[in-house]
Amino acid sequence: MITAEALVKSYGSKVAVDAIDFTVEPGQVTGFLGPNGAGKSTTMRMIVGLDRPTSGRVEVNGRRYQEHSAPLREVGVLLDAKAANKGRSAYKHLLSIAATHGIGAARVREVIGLAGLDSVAGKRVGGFSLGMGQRLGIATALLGDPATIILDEPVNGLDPEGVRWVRTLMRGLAAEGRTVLLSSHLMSEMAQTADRLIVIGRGKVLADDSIDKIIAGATHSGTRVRTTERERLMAVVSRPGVVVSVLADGALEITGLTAEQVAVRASQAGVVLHEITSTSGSLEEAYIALTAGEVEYRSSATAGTGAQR
Ligand SMILES: Nc1ncnc2c1ncn2[C@@H]1O[C@H](COP(=O)(O)OP(=O)(O)OP(=O)(O)O)[C@@H](O)[C@H]1O
Repeated sequence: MITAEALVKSYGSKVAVDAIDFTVEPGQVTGFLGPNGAGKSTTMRMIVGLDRPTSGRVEVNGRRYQEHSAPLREVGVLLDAKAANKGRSAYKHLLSIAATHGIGAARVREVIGLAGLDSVAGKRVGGFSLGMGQRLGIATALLGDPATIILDEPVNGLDPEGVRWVRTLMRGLAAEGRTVLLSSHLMSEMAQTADRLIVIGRGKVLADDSIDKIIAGATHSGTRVRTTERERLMAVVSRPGVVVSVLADGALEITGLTAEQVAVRASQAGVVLHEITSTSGSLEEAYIALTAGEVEYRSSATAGTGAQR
């Protein structure tokens, strides 16, 4: 479990992470989303002790990262897939990290297999493609068989098979009861992989909930119905707060009632329905709605950074 309390990180006058609180629970995949510059990497770096909070706390399983006696066994992290020593083979790279943490060669071979790197384990890391580098970074994160896994943009550069591999792996790790925190800008992928989301913008938490609730809260949802008895159905569902609109194809869209409520009322009134579907927005729509205020911030922040340097 990861817990952050009033976590702040400032760089001079720039507040990158602005007093955030969150909990990342075990047994599920939590997605960490936000526009460029929102503070995701800074937060992840603080979780694993690479950045020191300006104030507040962040703990993994009840302790700060630095306080764990075997941190690699506690937390596996992929923050920068290019960090590996380019002159070494993938096997030697993993072996050297394993050796300094009391992890045996058997586990190195195991994570190489797990990451699908068997055929290139003896090759120099410098010659690796972006996708192979990502796989090596994920293998490194898994080396200590950690209870908590933190991956920053793990599918970056992976082909569709690789993306599916990461998804299956993450879901499997969560199903084993591990804590999985994952950042990605790919909304469709996040929707398929994560159970919960923490969305941040300008260093603040904008949403922290299950994907379904985030979509329901930030997008338009309703019930699409087709019937030959439109007027009767409209009368049956009519009540304050219920809005019925006629769609271009002649179907009705009803908001303010669930699909079940519409179906029950139609059935009680003997109105035959030819189609009834719950409609909701996509995660991408929800994300864009939640972070709409950040677009302006993004461009002005970029300009600001340039002026400072
Ligand atoms: N070492 C640093 N010195 C100064 N400012 C920094 C430093 N690291 C990050 N920042 C600033 O803090 C803010 C948050 O950056 P961070 O990299 O955490 O965002 P992010 O959400 O990970 O973005 P991205 O999606 O682009 O990776 C940005 O405005 C960034 O410019």
